[in-house]
Amino acid sequence: MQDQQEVRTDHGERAPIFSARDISKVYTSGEVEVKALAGVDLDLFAGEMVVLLGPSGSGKSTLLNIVGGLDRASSGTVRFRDEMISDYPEWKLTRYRRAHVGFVFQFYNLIPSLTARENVALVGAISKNPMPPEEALEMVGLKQRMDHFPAQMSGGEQQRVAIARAIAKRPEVLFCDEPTGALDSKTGILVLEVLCRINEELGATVAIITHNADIRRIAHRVITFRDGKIEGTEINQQRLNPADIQW
Ligand SMILES: Nc1ncnc2c1ncn2[C@@H]1O[C@H](COP(=O)(O)OP(=O)(O)OP(=O)(O)O)[C@@H](O)[C@H]1O
Repeated sequence: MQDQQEVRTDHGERAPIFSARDISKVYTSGEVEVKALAGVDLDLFAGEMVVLLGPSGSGKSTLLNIVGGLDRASSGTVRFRDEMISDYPEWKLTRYRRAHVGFVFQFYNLIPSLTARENVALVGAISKNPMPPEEALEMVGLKQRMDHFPAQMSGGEQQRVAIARAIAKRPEVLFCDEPTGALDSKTGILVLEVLCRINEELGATVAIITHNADIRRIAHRVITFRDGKIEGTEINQQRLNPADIQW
């Protein structure tokens, strides 16, 4: 088993909310098998900000998709609090994802014919206790742009709408796969500032997948991947604000 270090976040909580054990994932297409993950253990703690680093193809997205309930492992277990979600049937996994997990991807996947407010409001329709869209958009600094359509916004603004949509259901965890991958550094920093704010003010666990090693400085904890395995975990004794990272 790989070394899993505990981290004390600003919220002082120490219990892992996720525990994945011995996760392997093999993709098969025709006669070709790709081993995306080879026996990975991962703990994610309540209220922490984690950066997952590693070269392309090292298994970062595959692991977060499995922990987030978007995909299933070939073997291994995933526990969310007291629930073994890797045993869940499909309908229960969907319910878990809907209630607890927010996703942010490199491309924003907004509906072009809806305004920012309407894009965020869609989530309200499938959540138990959603944030009003206005509150979610205010949190990402877009209160003034609520009635604008995606085409009227920059890439960074569209990404912030996508983040507002992800947080509107008040998720306990936000999984972000290359959230700044399509953005220039100045805009990317604004997006990272929003993610830090969500971590601090909502207490949500935030996990960010990136290729950009400079982003590691904003995390409580950095997990490095190589060839389908976790190569190492380090705790940042001194975190940086996104505006202070060199990029
Ligand atoms: N649906 C799929 N079918 C077949 N192979 C896949 C599939 N998804 C991922 N893979 C393979 O699994 C391996 C791990 O991919 P994954 O996307 O998890 O890596 P990653 O570290 O997130 O890479 P990147 O940073 O480029 O997104 C790669 O070799 C990839 O080609």
